[in-house]
Amino acid sequence: MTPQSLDLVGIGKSFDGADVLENIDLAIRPGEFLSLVGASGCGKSTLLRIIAGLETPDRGSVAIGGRDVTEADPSDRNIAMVFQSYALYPHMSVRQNIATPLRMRRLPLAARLPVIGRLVPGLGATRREIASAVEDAAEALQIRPLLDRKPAQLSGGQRQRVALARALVRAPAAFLMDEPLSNLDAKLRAHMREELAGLHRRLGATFVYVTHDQIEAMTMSDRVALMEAGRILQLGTPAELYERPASLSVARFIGTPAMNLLPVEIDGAGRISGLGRDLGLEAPQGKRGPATLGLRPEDLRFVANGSPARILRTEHHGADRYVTLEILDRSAPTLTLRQRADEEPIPGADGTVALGFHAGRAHLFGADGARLVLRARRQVAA
Ligand SMILES: Nc1ncnc2c1ncn2[C@@H]1O[C@H](COP(=O)(O)OP(=O)(O)OP(=O)(O)O)[C@@H](O)[C@H]1O
Repeated sequence: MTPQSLDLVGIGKSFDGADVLENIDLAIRPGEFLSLVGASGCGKSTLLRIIAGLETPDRGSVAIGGRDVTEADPSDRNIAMVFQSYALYPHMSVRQNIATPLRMRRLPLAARLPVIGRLVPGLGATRREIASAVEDAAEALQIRPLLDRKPAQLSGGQRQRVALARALVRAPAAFLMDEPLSNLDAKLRAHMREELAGLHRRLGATFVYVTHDQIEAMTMSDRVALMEAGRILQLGTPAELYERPASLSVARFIGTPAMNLLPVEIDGAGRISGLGRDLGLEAPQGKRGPATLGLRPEDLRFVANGSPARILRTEHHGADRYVTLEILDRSAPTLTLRQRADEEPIPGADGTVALGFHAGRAHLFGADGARLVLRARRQVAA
């Protein structure tokens, strides 16, 4: 199976006069694991359905492996789509479920019928090829011991793997997945994330994965396209989206716990003040007025002469601890600090603490939400 590129150019789509996708350009590389992530209703499923050919764009073009397929039927695109509902045939064994796409494609109608099918002569070689492709797909998904079971005798994760094997057996040009893990419980979801990432590495196939769960997108993907209201806000590696969010919207969406956002003011000389003091940070020349300072929870820290704050709550998360704080005497929102559980304990459970932040890792967003370059005059600000 040669991995194929997927190229979307100028895709637009509206339903009942409402724009759902606006001028989407997206070049997905051969063999890439790309996630489309965004809040419910942002258009990610519609975009995936357009790639699959299940929906027609109003504007723009779709190419698979360099071939324009904008007008092609789904069946002519050689693409496998995996949904959250696995839609396995309940009366068939796992083996038969996986074989179905190949039987449909390679065997004549009579040969697919039960009983009579076995009597159709001259198809031994085709049947052996199908059986061997089923074994290979089952091997890749590690479900060989389950081949003779019925779907009802499988767990959710096993059914998901069967659905993937059924997609895999067709050797598609790309796999499109729409929230395939959302029916699974949290633990199994985490396990299946690893499995999918492993499967992608083994196959080297192009994967396009739709999810509203940024953790899923960030943990598995080579690149993530973050969507909002029918547009791609930012396309980049998980590290780029986390470390250099292009806008306030991206900063809000990516990261758990979410980035702390503080209202600040940029004066005529570019100095940034917030929490009632000069924060020791500088904005680019010519930018002045209200702005937003973004601080990841792990970049907040307890320091000797910081802003006085009070601990509202401490949550234990195994290796990490999330501390919710309130800055005293200031109209700042509550802040979340993330600490390793083995770092020095937080002073006085209910007492006052002094809070600072890693200035070199702060983010600045202008009044329009766009990222601004930030210069720190010192390493740790308070
Ligand atoms: N066939 C349709 N007819 C009319 N409106 C539709 C149709 N399909 C989708 N929409 C609308 O288009 C918008 C985008 O839908 P889409 O399913 O692409 O979003 P999504 O980001 O995948 O959301 P979710 O995570 O909830 O599935 C939504 O407002 C939805 O109601």
